[in-house]
Amino acid sequence: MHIRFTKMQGAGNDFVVLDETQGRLGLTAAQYRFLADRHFGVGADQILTVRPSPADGVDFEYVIHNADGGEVEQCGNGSRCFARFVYDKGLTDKTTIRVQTLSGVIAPQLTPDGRVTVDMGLPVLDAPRVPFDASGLAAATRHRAQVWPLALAAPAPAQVEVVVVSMGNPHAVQLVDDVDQFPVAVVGPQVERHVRFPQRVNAGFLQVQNRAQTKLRVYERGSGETLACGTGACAAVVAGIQQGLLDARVDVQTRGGLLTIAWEGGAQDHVFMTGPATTVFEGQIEIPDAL
Ligand SMILES: N[C@H](CCC[C@H](N)C(=O)O)C(=O)O
Repeated sequence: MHIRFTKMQGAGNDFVVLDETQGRLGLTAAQYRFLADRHFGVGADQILTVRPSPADGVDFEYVIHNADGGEVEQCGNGSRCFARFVYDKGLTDKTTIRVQTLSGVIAPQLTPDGRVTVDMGLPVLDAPRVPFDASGLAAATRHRAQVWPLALAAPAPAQVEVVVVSMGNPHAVQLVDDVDQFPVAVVGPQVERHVRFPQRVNAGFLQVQNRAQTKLRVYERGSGETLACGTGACAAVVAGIQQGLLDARVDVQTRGGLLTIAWEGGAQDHVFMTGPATTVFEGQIEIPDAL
């Protein structure tokens, strides 16, 4: 199958963007994996697909597949690139669009300075933190932002504690003293696949520099460590605010660039993420039918 694609990146988190507004390509998980493969395909952390509006009140459907071919609920950096793509391709003349994802509707807005601000939706935070009940995890983190202290008995190097937050997709955030020195390649996959997370989880490692500045690395579910993770930045700031360590507007320095996250901390307050969205190149590729 011969297809056209657009390569994009948001703070170094990179994507293959597919336009299915004129019809479905019908790709398989193996074909998504092929597109994401950095040696045999195009190479990307996620594959983003644009589909026509599925319902009144939303402008497009936004579909996300990780590099491992699995479909997931949300991708924050991808949402900024999604908005840039549909506007630059003339698929809409709106600068604020509403897109339907598996985890609900989000609203990216193209801003005059060339960045994109996204209303990432309402993290539903339940009652004050309660002792973590692993049996409830699968039910609780699919659609809610839940914050629990969670002591993970990670095999070597040591007992770690993570804060579990969902932004539609699941995140386990660990506070570390020096994110650049932390063994993310070792601990990240252990957290991602820990038995406590039946859907697996995105493992975030947050260094708090002051109440408005942080550094973050994320070992992403289904993609490995990426240069930035938008929902991971949202989840990390929510966790930091819940722990009383951060103010309502926080700069998150990632290895691929700067994201700014704002959240007032109330149960009715949405999380807002601002960051870059760049088109890298347009391309075409032949995808093998049998993979
Ligand atoms: N790996 C994530 C999806 C992509 C999230 C990330 N790229 C972002 O910018 O939010 C997951 O499995 O939930």
